[in-house]
Amino acid sequence: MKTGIDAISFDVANIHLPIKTLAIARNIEPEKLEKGLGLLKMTFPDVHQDAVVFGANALTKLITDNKINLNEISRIYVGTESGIDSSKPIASYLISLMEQKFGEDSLAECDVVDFTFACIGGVDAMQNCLDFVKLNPTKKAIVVTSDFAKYDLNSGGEYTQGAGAVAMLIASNPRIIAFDDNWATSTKGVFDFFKPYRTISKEEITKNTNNDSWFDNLEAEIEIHKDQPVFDGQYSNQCYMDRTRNAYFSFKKLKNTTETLYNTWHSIVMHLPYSFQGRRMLSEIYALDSAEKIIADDIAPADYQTKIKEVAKSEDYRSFVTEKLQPAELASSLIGNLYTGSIFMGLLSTLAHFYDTNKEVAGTKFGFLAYGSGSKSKVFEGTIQPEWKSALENVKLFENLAESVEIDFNTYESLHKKEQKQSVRTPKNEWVLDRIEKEIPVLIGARYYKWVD
Ligand SMILES: CC(C)(COP(=O)([O-])OP(=O)([O-])OC[C@H]1O[C@@H](n2cnc3c(N)ncnc32)[C@H](O)[C@@H]1OP(=O)([O-])[O-])[C@@H](O)C(=O)NCCC(=O)NCCSC(=O)C[C@@](C)(O)CC(=O)[O-]
Repeated sequence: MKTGIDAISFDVANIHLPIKTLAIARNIEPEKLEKGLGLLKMTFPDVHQDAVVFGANALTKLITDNKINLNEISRIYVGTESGIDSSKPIASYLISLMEQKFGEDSLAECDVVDFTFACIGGVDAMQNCLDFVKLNPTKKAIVVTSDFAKYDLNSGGEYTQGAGAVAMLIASNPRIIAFDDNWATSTKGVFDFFKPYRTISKEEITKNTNNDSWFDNLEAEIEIHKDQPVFDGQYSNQCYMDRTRNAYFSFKKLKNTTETLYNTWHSIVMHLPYSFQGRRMLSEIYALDSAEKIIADDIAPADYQTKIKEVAKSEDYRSFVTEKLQPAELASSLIGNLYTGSIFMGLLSTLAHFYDTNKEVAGTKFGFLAYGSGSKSKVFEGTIQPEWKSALENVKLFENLAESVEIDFNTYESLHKKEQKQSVRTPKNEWVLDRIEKEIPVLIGARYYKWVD
């Protein structure tokens, strides 16, 4: 029995800042961002959008476009690192919104939970759901990945920001892709990118607020966490490279093959925190696993990095990138980092590209290299199924991305600082954040959402 992704949908911020505008404002050469990192647009949430809104919209599209009967869904597992509450998972919000739209108690027996491990939480959620469906072939599960990749203004992560969600139906005999049973993992506890709690005083919390009895029980100091991570960019790249390399070679061992693994993959889908991350990181694996022994076993350690850089610039590697990696990069260039959704957006980008260019990829194998800071990599592979094209008919990825509304630099900064009060785009046929109760500068209260026709 095959198990995999039967249907897929997405939702992104739909407003964006051209990367050139950001580069000019920050005094960065636009070519560095456009040609060095592959960035063209940076999506950013509107006033009415957050991780719940993106997840709910992607899930609503998945259900309506594929006429899913919610009684058949045994689980909705969410991968996210943008939780809005330390106790109530995003999955709990999704359940109530779906029941508002599709009928009370329609998900009353559905198991729901959030998975968090930086960007790899969505892959963890999917692996878990695949195992569940393998054990229960008549049951179905949904995986939703939803995040807002927000970085501090003026930081090295600022130009990699992005926001949105991908939702997938996991089922037996899937129409899009069936995954093989081998999964390799590489893990190491590191601090390459993390979102620690910080301490804040009661005085700071209440100073700009009309005091009311709600604050009486606050302790003198409380811990809160902010959306933006603490990170070390170049170290995070090294961790990404080390984990994916180790998982890749463990995967080869699991498969008990000496063949150059990446040559067996028609397309390669990697976690893309920005468009060109995959191509910048894969040159080491490309060199180490080549039949031509591009890197000899006895190479001096001092020459190792130089050799990898040479490989990255070679004609052979460039054509390898164009053939196997570039289709996954296309959407990332127009969106930015989606954290947990990035690898699935890479899959969708690849398939949407082949769909739009009328290429048949049924029967081919795709290789996946997932990464999450903190850190963990998983390598796995799947085979594209005969019905992949009809399953993607309604998705229209690039048509939708082309409709994104451009914003100017001042609007971007005021959205980032949460100073903007009016939505940039008028919402239509989508979920929106309606109000937040007890909102004060540093604490966020209960959030309420509504559907806008
Ligand atoms: C990603 C970094 C590190 C980039 O950092 P950076 O310092 O902006 O860029 P760089 O110096 O590493 O690379 C610039 C590239 O542009 C080229 N360049 C320079 N000038 C020009 C020019 N004029 N014309 C053409 N090209 C030019 C230059 O040559 C180089 O390309 P290379 O040759 O090395 O391939 C930074 O943006 C950052 O810190 N981002 C946030 C963290 C991050 O994304 N890390 C990635 C790995 S960790 C990860 O993926 C997990 C994550 C982040 O998604 C979180 C999670 O798991 O939850």
